[in-house]
Amino acid sequence: MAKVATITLNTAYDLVGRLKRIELGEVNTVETLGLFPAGKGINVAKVLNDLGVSVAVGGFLGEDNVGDFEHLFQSVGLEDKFQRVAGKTRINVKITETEADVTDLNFLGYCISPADWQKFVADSLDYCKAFDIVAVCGSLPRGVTPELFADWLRQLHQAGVKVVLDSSNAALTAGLSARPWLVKPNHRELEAWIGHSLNSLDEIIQAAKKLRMQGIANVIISMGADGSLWLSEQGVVRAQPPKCENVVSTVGAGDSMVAGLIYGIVNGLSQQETLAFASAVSAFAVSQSNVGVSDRALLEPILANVKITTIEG
Ligand SMILES: Nc1ncnc2c1ncn2[C@@H]1O[C@H](COP(=O)(O)OP(=O)(O)OP(=O)(O)O)[C@@H](O)[C@H]1O
Ligand SMILES: O=P(O)(O)OC[C@@]1(O)O[C@H](CO)[C@@H](O)[C@@H]1O
Repeated sequence: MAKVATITLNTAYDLVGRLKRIELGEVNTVETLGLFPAGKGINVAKVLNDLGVSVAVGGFLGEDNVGDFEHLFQSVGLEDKFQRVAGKTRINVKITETEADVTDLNFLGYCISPADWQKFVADSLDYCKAFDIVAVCGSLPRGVTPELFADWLRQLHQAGVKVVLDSSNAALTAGLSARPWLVKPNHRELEAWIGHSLNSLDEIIQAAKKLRMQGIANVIISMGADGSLWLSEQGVVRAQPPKCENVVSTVGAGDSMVAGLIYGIVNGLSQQETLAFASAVSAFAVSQSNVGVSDRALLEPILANVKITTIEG
């Protein structure tokens, strides 16, 4: 089976909680759902690992609060390629309101020095060559500019690594110039990239086509409860998962989708089958506070109700 690694440059502890409504400027009592070692690439790796795909994980971890990450890697068997750096991994607070979306309070963590970055580039270019797919996920920590990031991605590309990129803002824009093999922006990230709002499915498809014209083989646009689109040389496919009625936390839905896509690709599923599977994994993700698939059987009823439509091709 193809070998997979994920890279998280800006890891995080996710403090996840729930309350009816946030009252700004007041004391809010929050039902705590958990404190999880996370960050986008780690979430992707956890889901893939649950699905039976062995994964290596790399990027940066702050040496001051590394404990729960090391415990996670050992307990589930993720190959640890993380570079420890001075300082703390950040804490991100995720609050789900009963009648609203998730509010993210993403704090700052470690700062990467030029020497840290140089070491990371040399080491990662070396170990990434041993992997068929490398998923590069999440934002950039302080000290890593979009230019440095894009330059590193270009070197990965030149080394023949298939890069899956899931990032946002300046990192996404810079990363796209390195022509990753697959990207998965959400609807909002696509709007930010194109510079205006996209108010219909057709407008989203036209913008995604422009992204593909940058030389990106696979463009997947996730649209929350409205599902997703996959544009490739084979055409345009849409997936609509059954709407999850009891949303606990949408944190990690996108990461679960990336994991589902990689699962389908490494297992040789068709584009339609892969998107349907990724939709089921991501729809399942919103029904829980943490990221992962504890029991594969739970995906089956969701998968059976994913609607796949071929729009072009
Ligand atoms: N309420 C929901 N019901 C069913 N499926 C959902 C729901 N919300 C999200 N999904 C599934 O999760 C996928 C990814 O969601 P979304 O577009 O919100 O990703 P994202 O914004 O990248 O997520 P993240 O919060 O992890 O950054 C969707 O394409 C869909 O398949
Ligand atoms: O700041 P980034 O790297 O874009 O996002 C980080 C993050 O919000 O992404 C994951 C959910 O997708 C969380 O585990 C984590 O806190």
